Amino acid sequence: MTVCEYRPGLEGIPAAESAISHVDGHKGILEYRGIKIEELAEKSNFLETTYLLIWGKLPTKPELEAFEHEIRYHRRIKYRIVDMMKCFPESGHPMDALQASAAALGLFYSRRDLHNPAYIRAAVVRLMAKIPTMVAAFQLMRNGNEPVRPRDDLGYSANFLYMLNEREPDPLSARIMDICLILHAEHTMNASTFSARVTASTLTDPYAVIASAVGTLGGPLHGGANEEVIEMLEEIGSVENVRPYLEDCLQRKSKIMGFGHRVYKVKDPRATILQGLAEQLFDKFGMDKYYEIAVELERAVEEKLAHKGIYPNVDFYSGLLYRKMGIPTDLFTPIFAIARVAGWLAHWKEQLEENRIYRPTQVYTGYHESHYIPMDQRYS
Ligand SMILES: CC(=O)SCCNC(=O)CCNC(=O)[C@H](O)C(C)(C)COP(=O)(O)OP(=O)(O)OC[C@H]1O[C@@H](n2cnc3c(N)ncnc32)[C@H](O)[C@@H]1OP(=O)(O)O
Ligand SMILES: O=C([O-])CC(=O)C(=O)O
Repeated sequence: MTVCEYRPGLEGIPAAESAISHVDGHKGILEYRGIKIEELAEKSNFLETTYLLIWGKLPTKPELEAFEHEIRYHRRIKYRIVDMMKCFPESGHPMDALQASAAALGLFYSRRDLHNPAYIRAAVVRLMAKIPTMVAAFQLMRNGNEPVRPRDDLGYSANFLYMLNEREPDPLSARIMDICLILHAEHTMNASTFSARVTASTLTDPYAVIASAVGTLGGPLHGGANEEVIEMLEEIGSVENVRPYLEDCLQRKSKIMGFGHRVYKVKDPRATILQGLAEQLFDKFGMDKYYEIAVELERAVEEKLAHKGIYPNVDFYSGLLYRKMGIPTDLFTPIFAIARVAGWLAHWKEQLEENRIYRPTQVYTGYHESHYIPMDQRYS
């Protein structure tokens, strides 16, 4: 076995062999099972893409219909989960509520049969079906309202927006939400997917796998950046203030949220598509002044940081889109999670197929042969 040098953040170190997705960070290409993301965004829908990611092929019509039917059938959540969520503090972050609720699903479906394809499918269906319902339920309950029952006549994304806003969405918003979910569904060995695979490798249950990944996604360096982008644009406040704000960040060596990526050294292809979708929404429902600030910020960051390969990532334009749909800022990352459950489950299934527990090593930098010091001889 070759021993590798330590690389902070495991940069460049393969953590698995995977056939699920591929990124070319210099050409700005993202493929799911070999199909470019642009093609899926144009021609597919989120559940079909989910099927592709998890089962490795595009479904036939009957296969897709069966999958959609199962998802619709399992959208409701148990009263005991709703009751548990009612006890969460209203001031708590929806990502924490989602992590706790996802883990709680494991209490209700505790039989574990990881070698049985029917068990795998049932877990996939439950998690894909119930997570949007849990996100919407927390949003309504923290505002003192009862959760809305899912509607069987609505597709996946339209039903999510309906449960969130208590009204049926217009077709453009429903389709744009569906494309957003496609774009966020999977992205090779990112931090939350790595977390999912490590958890999966212990052969624990899939609800624990998803709960650990949700916890990892929420951080501001990962999926949590979409929320911070909006806060940053609000702080900038005007197009005129973009350059002074950027200069100040660069001087303080603070990161510009929604920019930079470990793998992409050009603009993230998902950011380009999301920007186009945001423009479609603004054409129909009116411009958002923060979009103009965002475009100016992208221009200014490119002038200053393109030589370091720092361009907008997936989190830069998504929040502006959700904002236009009237979605509160702290739900942006849970929406990312709703999409990414598809990728995490694909990695869970792939991990189980050739499992070996993750157990890397470390470079020990501490003492040896130290001795216990009695309390009265210790110095601060
Ligand atoms: C879904 C997602 O997870 S997409 C990423 C979402 N996260 C963000 O948008 C947060 C802001 N971005 C970042 O913090 C980083 O770019 C990350 C976390 C995405 C990638 O991190 P890493 O690959 O470890 O890059 P690292 O932080 O080492 O940065 C490399 C260099 O680029 C600079 N840099 C990276 N991102 C930024 C940024 N957003 N703003 C300013 N400078 C940046 C760093 O300061 C560093 O410069 P130096 O070499 O002169 O010290
Ligand atoms: O790949 C990464 O490191 C982060 C990312 O863009 C994602 O998870 O979508």
